[in-house]
Amino acid sequence: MTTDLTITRPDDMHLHLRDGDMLKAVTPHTSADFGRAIIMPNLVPPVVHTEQARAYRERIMAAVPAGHAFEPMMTLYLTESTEADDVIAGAKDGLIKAVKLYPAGATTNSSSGVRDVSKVMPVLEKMADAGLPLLVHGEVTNAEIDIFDREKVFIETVLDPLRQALPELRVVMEHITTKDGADYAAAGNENLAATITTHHLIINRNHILVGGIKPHYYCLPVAKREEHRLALRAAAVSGDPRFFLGTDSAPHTTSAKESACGCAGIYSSINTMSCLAQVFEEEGALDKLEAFASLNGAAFYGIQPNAQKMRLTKQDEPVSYPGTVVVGDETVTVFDPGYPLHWKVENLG
Ligand SMILES: NC(=O)N[C@@H](CC(=O)O)C(=O)O
Ligand SMILES: [Zn+2]
Ligand SMILES: [Zn+2]
Repeated sequence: MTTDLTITRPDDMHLHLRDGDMLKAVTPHTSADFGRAIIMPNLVPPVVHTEQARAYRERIMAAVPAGHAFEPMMTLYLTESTEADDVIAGAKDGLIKAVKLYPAGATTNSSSGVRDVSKVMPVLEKMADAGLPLLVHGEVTNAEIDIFDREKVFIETVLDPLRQALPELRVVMEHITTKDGADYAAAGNENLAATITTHHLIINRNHILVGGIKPHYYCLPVAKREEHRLALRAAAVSGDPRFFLGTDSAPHTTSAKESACGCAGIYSSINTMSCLAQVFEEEGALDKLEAFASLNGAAFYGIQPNAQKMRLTKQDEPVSYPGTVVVGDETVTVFDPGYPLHWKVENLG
């Protein structure tokens, strides 16, 4: 039984750092354990222009503690008035690593998102030419579509037609939550990949709803049935290069989540690597953790794996991590996997 594992320092290919006090509070948790992260642009107002991304990157770097080797990989928020020239110039400059498509109204801070994909085709065509990835929050927003079906319907009615119209476009299906998503990604070519979150490997929809409503397990896309969680686990531990870690760690204040209309998002940056080691151990696949967390994402984005290493050691005593993080007068509640974690994380040089 493996109890000691050293892997390449991981990357988080889907992360929300927010801004202001929240940014200052949460960034050190990511920069401690991750070499790079794809930074989501859904601030208020969203990061839509290259110059906004440049300024945001500087605010992030100012929040990284001395001694942490961390590189934020910036993205732009696609709107129906995005100018292709700005996006491509940002990408050529090396600052912009991807563009994020939020269907308008699908998730937190997505009201400026895209209503009609045909309106952004000129931008997507230029991105395809430049090899710049499109990251998709893959849910339709039609009121008549059940929220548990929104990912599957998005794949059928938006994603697949888009990929057929523009096969050269590189696409990441962000935070997949269904067997349908995993199967579609696995059937794709080298232009398609999918991120999987930590929490969707651990919780199913019962965790949200059985025994009282649990707002800290509510995120979008919402966790699905157990069969979907098992399909996501199989994809994550498969070693298939199309699947890699994007925690979707998405901090909201505890009060904003424990509300009559609670926000969507789960904060997992602090304990993600301990959680993942436990998941991969349960699956008898600790040898695949490095591919999922440290190698596959870098390969998709065309960057070298991090030079540093992370050591994971299984100990008898549960590891301790804070249940909440203080942000100003508020707190952020940390993801509770529902059981003690036994894998200790050490960042090596
Ligand atoms: N995942 C979430 O539930 N929330 C994210 C937005 C997103 O990634 O869809 C957030 O910004 O809070
Ligand atoms: Zn999303
Ligand atoms: Zn997200």
